[in-house]
Amino acid sequence: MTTSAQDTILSARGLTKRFAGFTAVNGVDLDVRRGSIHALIGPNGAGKTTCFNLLTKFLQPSSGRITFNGRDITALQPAAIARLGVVRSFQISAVFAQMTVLENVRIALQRRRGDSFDFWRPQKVLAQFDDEAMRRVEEVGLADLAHAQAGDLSYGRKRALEIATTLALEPEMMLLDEPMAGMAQEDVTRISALIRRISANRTILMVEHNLSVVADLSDRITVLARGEVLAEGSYAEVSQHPKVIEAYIGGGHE
Ligand SMILES: Nc1ncnc2c1ncn2[C@@H]1O[C@H](COP(=O)(O)OP(=O)(O)OP(=O)(O)O)[C@@H](O)[C@H]1O
Repeated sequence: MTTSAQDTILSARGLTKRFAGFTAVNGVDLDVRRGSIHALIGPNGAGKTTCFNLLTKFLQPSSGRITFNGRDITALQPAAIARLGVVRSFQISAVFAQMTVLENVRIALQRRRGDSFDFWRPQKVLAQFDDEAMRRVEEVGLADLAHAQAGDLSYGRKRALEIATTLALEPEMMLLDEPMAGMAQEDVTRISALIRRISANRTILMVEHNLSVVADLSDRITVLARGEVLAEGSYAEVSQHPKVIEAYIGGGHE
């Protein structure tokens, strides 16, 4: 069975990144199916983060081509890519600790409207964003904490807030960089459920080290090692793959 072009939302061909003679990503081909949760895994230093940075154009590829919905986006700037609907999750550090949960989401909504960081607008104008901000806050399960200061939230709830600020940009595709990093099991369960919920009408590409989360959530997995694609398939397929087993158990770890 072949995948038709319409089924593919994001695709990369021959994606390559060299840093001063060192090739971090080497000829990567990737097809992300519309509506799927696709995970990028691999041992430390495999090139996962570099790949993410290339796909969102935070880094310029040395060579290769990236298309989104059939359109070549290789030459676009990150902001233009975000406007097309490919949005990378913000880091927790991007959450404003002194502001409430609702205010943080409101700022993200303003960012979508293009008047980012204009904190000095009259309260009445800002209030018009509140209804929509509240819907996003509810969507990620933080309604009870809408008026709490973001800085006081637990780590897992900060991650949920970070996802809400990303959702405010109405992404067709979300890229999540290690969403479970540093989480206690209770938060892992909660954020996994949240990712599954928000994936209902979106495509998600995530880099994640927690393999039980990857097994549980992913429709498809690409395994990278030393900058190259080692295997691709379902969790059952890639976890049986001899090269994958070798990369994880053998010399893949630094
Ligand atoms: N700006 C850079 N300059 C030079 N080398 C870099 C740069 N960024 C990444 N690298 C190298 O490229 C390789 C891939 O790094 P990358 O961070 O993409 O791997 P990763 O799979 O995300 O690893 P981890 O799981 O440890 O986060 C590493 O050897 C890293 O040292």
